Formats: sequence, structure tokens, C-alpha cells
Amino acid sequence: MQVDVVKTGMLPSVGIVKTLCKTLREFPVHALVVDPVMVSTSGDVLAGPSILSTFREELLPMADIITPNLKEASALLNGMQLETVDDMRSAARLLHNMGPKNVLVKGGDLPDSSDAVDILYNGHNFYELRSPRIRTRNTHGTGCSLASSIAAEVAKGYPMLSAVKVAKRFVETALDYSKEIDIGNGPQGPFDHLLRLKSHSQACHRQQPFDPSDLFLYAVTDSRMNKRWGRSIIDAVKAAIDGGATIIQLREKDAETKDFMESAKACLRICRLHGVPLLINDRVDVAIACDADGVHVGQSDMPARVARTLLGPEKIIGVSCKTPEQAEQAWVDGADYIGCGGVYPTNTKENNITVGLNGLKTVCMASKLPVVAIGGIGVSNARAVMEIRTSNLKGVAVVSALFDRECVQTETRQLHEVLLGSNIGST
Ligand SMILES: Cc1ncc(COP(=O)(O)OP(=O)(O)O)c(N)n1
Ligand SMILES: Cc1nc(C(=O)O)sc1CCOP(=O)(O)O
Ligand SMILES: [Mg+2]
Repeated sequence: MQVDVVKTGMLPSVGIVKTLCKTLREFPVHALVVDPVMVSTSGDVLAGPSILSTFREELLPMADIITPNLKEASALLNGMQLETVDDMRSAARLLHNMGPKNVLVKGGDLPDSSDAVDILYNGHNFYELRSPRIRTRNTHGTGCSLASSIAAEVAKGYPMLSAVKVAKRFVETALDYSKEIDIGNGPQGPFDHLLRLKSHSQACHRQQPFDPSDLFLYAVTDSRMNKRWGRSIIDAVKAAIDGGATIIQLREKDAETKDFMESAKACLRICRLHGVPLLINDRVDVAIACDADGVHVGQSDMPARVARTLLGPEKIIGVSCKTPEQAEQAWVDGADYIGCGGVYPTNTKENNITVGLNGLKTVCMASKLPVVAIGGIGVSNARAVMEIRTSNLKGVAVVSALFDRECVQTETRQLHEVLLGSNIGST
């Protein structure tokens, strides 16, 4: 049997570390994930300092990633004080000099931080991975689970940054899901890894984790418009993809649930063929039932936090936001992106408040999440929207300018050209 990825946990003696390194030299693997377990989250010392030099000299240089917590990073760096995110960056750089390809310094124990901040460094770039801190005593085993999840993602073929993001999201979602569990009397309780089995959403066949550049040309369908122009939702989706749409949302307000599910399944097959994510508007149940790539919810729909628990860590969740406060909440709730509008007045959504370009800019600047602009956008004004030039504005979401037209493919292609000409949003 060929082993692709090895993940190490507690290695309690020099002899064991040396045997492991010798075996890995003899039987090389695609990737080695080293969780340098020395000090547990609860503060117990799990491996003595005598093995530190063997770690530094033999094991770390072989690793594709190491995942120390603050105490472990400090122990590997001769007791270096780690109290701020800047300290974590310095530690990541120093540890990288010891030879691993990637270093993930986990800041779960960082004092005075309302977020859980981890620093990933690959020798070229630092990635500051933040998520809301989940207040619970059920944190036993989070470090091991994170490293194991990274190993599993790498074994599935994902690049390291994606693997770390998915693993972090998994741990965060599992922590949140199991924060109320009350087992035992110790200072820490366990968390429940099986949330996805329980939420019936284990199947995820999307090829890639969410990439914010997918928001570049976001086509949102409308059943009334398709009816008016005598085409099926499936033909509309095909045409939009052929014209260059980079993500599709099915916004079928009038559809019967059964018909909606059938159309969604057919659209999903087309989207998967083209590597284009498919989201469902409002209907988390339909998204789960047809294994869509995610959902888009508004302020009066199912809260994103609940949708996240139901959908699991890998599905895409977008939230409509008109204010910085809503954008902050979307981030706290575990959304992947926000939709901000109406940038211009629209006839597609009744009584929609127009926030204008200024409102869009204000929300973008406040948002920690990528943003897609929506509302009254088409070829004539898409460039002006993208020219507000905030780095997290990734694209435009459009309904009528694509679907209330005779040829969806031509309209989409033209909009695609305008967006490419604006040379923004694709980074
Ligand atoms: C990308 C994107 N942004 C905003 C919306 C609007 O969602 P919501 O406020 O829930 O309104 P409805 O679309 O459900 O009428 C969206 N759908 N997509
Ligand atoms: C669905 C939707 N949401 C909006 C918001 O502001 O949140 S505006 C909107 C309708 C967008 O349609 P069109 O591209 O035809 O203007
Ligand atoms: Mg909605």
C-alpha cells in the first residue's frame, strides 16, 4: 500500500524520532505533516527538551508543514517570547529557516486577541488566517485535529494554503457545533468531529475550495426573465457559462421545490463540467439536497451561522450586506463572501435600498471578506463599480443585464470583456 501523506503526533523519545526519520528516508511520502506535540492546549508538557535538537536537526527539515502552537514554537526557538501577531511572524520565519517548507504558527493561546489568529509562512508569503474565537471549554484535541485535517486535504491533492484554510474552517465549525457539549469534569472537554455526518452533508464533490476570484462575473438567474424570453433555466446557465460567467446563483423565487431541485441538479452537472461553482439563493434545504456548492442568504433569510452548521465547513456561503455592521456579522458567522448593493437602482428586487458607490466602498473597506457588488450593474457601469478600487471588491453580480436580454451568452461575453478591461478583481 502506498502511503501518500504522513502526519506525526506525539514523538516521546529521541529513538522514536530517529526511527521515524530513517523510515521516511527509506519510504518517501508525498507530504509530511509534523505536529510538534510538546505542550498540549491544557499546558501539559508532553515531550521533554531532550528531543528538541533531534526535531530541529532531523525531523523539521523533512516536513512539508509544521504546526506548532505558541508554546511549542517558543520551545523550538529556545524560549522566545511570543505575545503578538508580529512575534508569531518572526517565529514562523525562524522556524522556516530550520528547513520545513511551510510553518503554521497557531495563535489560539495569544493573549488579548478576540480572534483566533494563525500565521502560515511558506518562505515567500505570510498568510494571516483569522477566525472568530469560539468561547468553549471543549477544545481538547483541536491541534491534533487541525494537523490531521491538513494531512487529509493534502492527501486529496489540495495545495497547502487551501488545505490549511479548509482544516481551520473544519476545526472552527466543529468547535462551534460542539461548544454546548457537557462531558466530564476536567478543565477541557472534547469536541465532536462528526458534525458533518450528523448534518447529513458529507458529500462534497466540488473540485476546488472557494476562490474569491470566482466572484469576478457572478450571474444570478431569474425565472421570470427566463420565462419571458422563452428559455429554460438550464439553457440560461449554459449560455452564461459560455459567455464567461465565473459563478452562478440560482435565484428562482417562484419555482416549486421539486422543480427547483431538478433544475438545480441539471445546472450543477453543467457547472461541474466547467469548474464553475453553483450557489442556491435562499434555500439551504435545496442546496443540501442537490449538493450544490453553497448558498446566498440575505438579512431576512436563514442566518449564515445556522447555514454554516447545516452545510459544513467546505460549502460556500454568501451574505447580502448593506452596512459595515452586517459585513462584520457575516464574517463572524463564517460566511465566505458578501454581496453588497444596490449599487444602482434596480427593478429586479422590489423595494431594494440603493447604497450607491459610496455605500459599496464603505462596506468594502469595513469587510474582512471578499465582496461582490450587485444592483443595476451592466456593461455601461461595471467599470465604474470596479474603479472604486478596494482590493476585496472581486467582481459584479448581475441579473437583468444578462438574463433580461435576448442573447445571454453575448451579454455575458460583453460584460466579461468590460471587467477584464478594468483589470481589477481577478487578483
Ligand atoms: C450576490 C448577491 N448579493 C445579494 C443578493 C440579495 O440577497 P437577498 O438580500 O436575500 O435578496 P434575494 O436575492 O433573496 O431577493 C443576492 N441574491 N446575491
Ligand atoms: C438580488 C438583488 N440583491 C440586491 C441587493 O442590493 O442586495 S440588488 C438585486 C437585484 C439585482 O438585479 P439587477 O442586476 O437586475 O439589478
Ligand atoms: Mg434572500
